[in-house]
Formats: sequence, C-alpha cells, structure tokens
Amino acid sequence: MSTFTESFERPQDPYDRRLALGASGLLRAANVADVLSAADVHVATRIAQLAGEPDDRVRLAVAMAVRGIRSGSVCIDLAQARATLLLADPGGDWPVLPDWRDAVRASLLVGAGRPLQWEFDLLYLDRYRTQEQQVRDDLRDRRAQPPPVVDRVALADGLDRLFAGGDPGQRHAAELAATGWTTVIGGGPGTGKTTTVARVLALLMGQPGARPRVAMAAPTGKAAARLQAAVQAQAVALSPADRHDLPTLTASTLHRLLGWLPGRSQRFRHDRDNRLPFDVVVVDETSMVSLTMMARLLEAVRPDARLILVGDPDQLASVEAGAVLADLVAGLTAVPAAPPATGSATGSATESAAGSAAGPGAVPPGPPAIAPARADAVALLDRTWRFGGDIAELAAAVRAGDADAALAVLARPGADVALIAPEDTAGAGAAVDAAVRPDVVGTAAAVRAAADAGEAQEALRRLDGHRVLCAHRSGPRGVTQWTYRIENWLAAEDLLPPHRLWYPGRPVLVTANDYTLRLFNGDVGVAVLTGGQLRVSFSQHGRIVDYAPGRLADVQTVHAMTVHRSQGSQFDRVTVVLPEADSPLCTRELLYTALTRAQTRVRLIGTEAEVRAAVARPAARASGLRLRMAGG
Ligand SMILES: Nc1ncnc2c1ncn2[C@@H]1O[C@H](COP(=O)(O)OP(=O)(O)OP(=O)(O)O)[C@@H](O)[C@H]1O
Repeated sequence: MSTFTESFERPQDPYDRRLALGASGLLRAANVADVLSAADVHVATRIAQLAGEPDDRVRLAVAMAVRGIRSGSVCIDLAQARATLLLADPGGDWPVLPDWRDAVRASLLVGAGRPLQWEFDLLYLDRYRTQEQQVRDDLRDRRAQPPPVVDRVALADGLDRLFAGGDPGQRHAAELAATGWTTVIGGGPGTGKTTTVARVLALLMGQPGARPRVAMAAPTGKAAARLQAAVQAQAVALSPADRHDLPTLTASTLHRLLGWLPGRSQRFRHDRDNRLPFDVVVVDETSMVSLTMMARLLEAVRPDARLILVGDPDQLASVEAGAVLADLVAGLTAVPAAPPATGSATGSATESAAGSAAGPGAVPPGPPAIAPARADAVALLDRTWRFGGDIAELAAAVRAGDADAALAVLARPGADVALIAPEDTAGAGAAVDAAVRPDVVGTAAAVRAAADAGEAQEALRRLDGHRVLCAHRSGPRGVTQWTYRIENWLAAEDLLPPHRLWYPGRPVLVTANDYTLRLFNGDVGVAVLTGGQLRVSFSQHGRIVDYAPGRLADVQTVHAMTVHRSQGSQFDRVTVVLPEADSPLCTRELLYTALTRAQTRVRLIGTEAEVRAAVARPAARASGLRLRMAGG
C-alpha cells in the first residue's frame, strides 16, 4: 500500500525520510503536503530531466501520474489531481485548469513514442495506455472471430440436464460461456459462479470430438485452491455421464499458468509467440487481476480458446493498477444487447458462423450465426445460494450504497452481523475486547491443539475459523497494532511461548514469492509438530507440503491481515476493523470485500458514522478501459 495512505502525520522534520531531498517548487510542495512520496518526486524529476522538460506544472502532473499507479489508477484526471492537492493543502499554489491541461498536452513528454500519453482527457504513463489498448484489441479480435463451433443438440440436451429446475441466470451464463470466446461470469459470494463454471466445463466436455484441454487459475494460491476444491466438489455431484475429467482438474495461480521467468515480474514464458496449449481457460477472482496481468493473460491465451473470467465486480480491485473486471463488465455491457436470439440453446447465437472455425469438438456448421452483441459476453448472477440471511443482506445494502439498510441489519438483535463501537480512536475498548478475544483465543487454541497433534490439515482448517481484517497495515487500527494486541491475549492464555519465534500453531503469511519452494506472496501456513520436528505446513493444490522454519525467508505472523490480503480467502467468522471515516481506504468496496470474506458471522469494529462513510464512498480508480471498450 502506498505511503500516503499509511502515513498518519505530515512530515515535520526536514530530514523525514518521506521528503525528497533536493525537490523544489510544486513537487516539493506536494511532497510536503504528503500527497507525493519521495519516490514519485524522484521518478518524475528523472523523466522530466531526460526529456529536458522545464515546466514545473508538467513535472507535477508526471509525479501525480506515478502516484496514481501506486494507488491503483492506470491514469489520472488532472481535475481530480488538483482536487486531491487542494484537499491536502488548501492554500497551496496549485496549477489551475485549463492551463495545467494545456501545459501537459503541449509538453515534450507527451505524445507518440514519448513516456506519457494523453487520451480521453486523461494522462497515462505510456506503458499503461499500451496495456489498455492491448486488452481492448485482444478482446475485440477474439470477438471478431466466428463464434466457436458448437453441437447445438448436445448443448441443448446438456443445458436441460444440468440446469433442470435450477437457476435460469446460471443456465444463461453457462450458455454464453459455451458459445462465446470470452465470457465474464460475475456475481457476489455464493451466487453459484463456481457451480456454473463446473457445469460449463461438463457441457464442453460433453461436446462430440476431442476432449478440450482445460486450465483453471486464480491470482492467489489460496483462491486457486478454493476454485479447485469447489469445482471438484461440484463435479462429484454430477451424474457419471456429465462428470468426465472434472474431479481430477487442478487449478494453479495465474503466474504459474503463464509460466514464471525468474527475475522477470512483468513477462512470462507463455506470450503471443508461445501461447498456452489450452482450449478452455477459466480465471477465478478476476477482480484481483491487474491491468498488466490481464494484458499478459490475453496475449497468452490462444485466440481459439474459450476464456471464462469469473469474479465479483463489486469487490476491491487488484493491489496493482487497474480495475479490470469492473471495467470489463461496464465496458462490455455499455452497448445495448442485440435482439434476443430465437430459442435458447438452439438459437442462432449458439451456432457456428463458419465451417473453417474448427476447434475441438468441431461438427459441421449450422446455418450462419448472428454474432452476439457485446452485452451478451457478460452474465451477472444475483441470487445468493450459500449464506442466506444477514450477511447477504448486509452485503447487498453496502453494494447498493444504502447505509440506512446496512445499519438496520447491523442493529438487528441476534443477527449474524454486528457493529461494535470502539471506545478509543485506536479501535479498541472493553466491549471490543470482550467480543473479539474469545474468537481469537478459541481459534488459536484449536490451531495449537491440531499443531501439537501433528495434524497439519486440521490446523490449517482451524486457522480459517476466524480472522481479524484491518483496512490499514500500520497505524492505530492497523494490522501491526492488532497483531500486538492479539499476541498479548495469546500470551496470557499460554498459547504464545515467550521469546520464541517459532512454536506449534504459529500461523504465518508469506510476504514474497519464493520460486524454489513454490510459495507465493499471500500463501498462509502454520507451524506443526511433525514427527517431533517443527515444520511449517502449507496446502498446495489440495495436498500438504511442509518446510523447515529456517527455509522460509519472508513470512510474518498472521492473526490479523489487511482486507486487500484477504481477497480470495474465506473464513468462518470475520472481525473487520473499519478505517476511520477520513481514511482514503474507507470505501464501499473495502467494506463489501471484508464482510463477504465471512461464511457465518461478521463483526464490524467501528462507529455508525464510519459505516456511513464507507458505504457512501465508492473507491475511485481512474482508468480509460471502459471508455475504450465502449468505443470499440
Ligand atoms: N442453482 C443452485 N441450486 C442449489 N444450490 C446452489 C445452486 N447454485 C449454487 N448452489 C450452492 O451454493 C453454494 C455456493 O455456490 P458457488 O460456490 O458455486 O458460489 P460462488 O459464487 O462460486 O461463491 P464464491 O464467490 O464464494 O466462490 C454451493 O454450496 C452450491 O452448491
């Protein structure tokens, strides 16, 4: 997370490490106002120096664009940038619009072949505009091809069989995914996205001809493991005729699917010149996929492979720049749908347009097809099948921006959701302790018992019993402070031996990728006594692997984690420490993501005013992707 969201006081000391040495003019002013980090200033200064750009206002715009990337925006709107600067320092001599825009547009730094680009009245670092264009072009090219060849009779039979008496929305989503090259299946938790994916795969495997090669992936190891387990569980429920290879399908991280190249974070083994061999690629938790990753994925997937992007567009976007899933949903649905195809699975949209578009399972073509409208590439599921009741109701109210409804659910006696007001600004107090401590201690005791007994699987399962989620990493309500508080509780219960880094039941979060051990940033493990030795166990693709503690370089104890980190995971119960109302992280998406991590109970630590502030503020991420897509 960016420094500006993590700093709690403006730098006062001239030698504060947040201040860029040697900065002057507007860059210095924005740095002192804590809008720009020292790194933003240095990068902007360097870019401007290389191009010989003397205008201080342009340098400020470049630094704001660099800052934008850091906070997840692939580009910036100068009007918003000015508003941010004015908010931080209302008396500052910030450039005024439209002069600022004119200066930036006329700059030597902006234009074809230069480091910055101007489009849609937005300022981009060149690399990100190129990526947006590539994503748009690849999606458009995939769409421009004749649709996949489908045996309509087998498809209609399969749909009738697999969705008999079921959710019509899921059936529609499955039909789209079976008949299009690129499909987005969106929906909140428990709306049946994975159920639908499993059935789409069954439909495709049930088509005549060669069995399609299927890859399933997700941005994190945890999300990949959940996808694999859910698809396998769904497969077991299918009739033997529909089950095919589904129970043996595995899922991997996206990075692994694309092929890690040691030392290269932006490039992969599979790219446009070395495409992935799969006929169907399913990506879950797509909301977490950054623009850069989506660009890499689209160039690696064969044009004649189906791509099924699954996720919840209302969740927090990727940690890195971009809000690709939300943009795709908005951009793809921005165009009115074509008149509905006649019939269902036997309608024209499901037929082959060209006999030459033979793929796996190709059959002689039917009559010419009408290409489905772009809106037909997105299916949004809205019926919740998993947790009924309070959590779903609260999530729906938050998503709809209805704070009154959210607070009404939270105030309901005996509900599975609760709001506990802290007694101090650090988000603590007797009521908070009384509510959270039993959950924390109970979970740690269960993990410890399993770890002492050498039961790694059980220890990992118990670890998901409860988790504290914070908006911030540092600061009074941050992960560090909560970890300290929790460790004190555990020490008082003899669950944390003094002065020992490693002990049975220590839960750890991997904080950097380790290619040798195949452990990835975000993986969670637990120390378990295994044959008299303390080993750290992780679940990898459904099986347990363990390592000596000394081999793990970048891990930290994880009783509490940031909401961003928790994406792709679910826990039985969740305690969410709300950010203060004026925190830039106090957004609707953050609250929605946090509370939907819970399966049975959610406890929010915060005030009514903080709930209102979060619900009222959708996260702002600048991107031109949806405009680009709507424009063709
Ligand atoms: N049409 C349906 N009829 C009955 N149960 C269903 C239906 N669709 C889904 N379910 C059940 O609802 C639960 C959630 O489904 P699923 O895991 O597919 O949702 P999801 O949207 O993928 O959830 P998540 O976002 O948490 O991964 C599962 O137990 C599934 O069996």
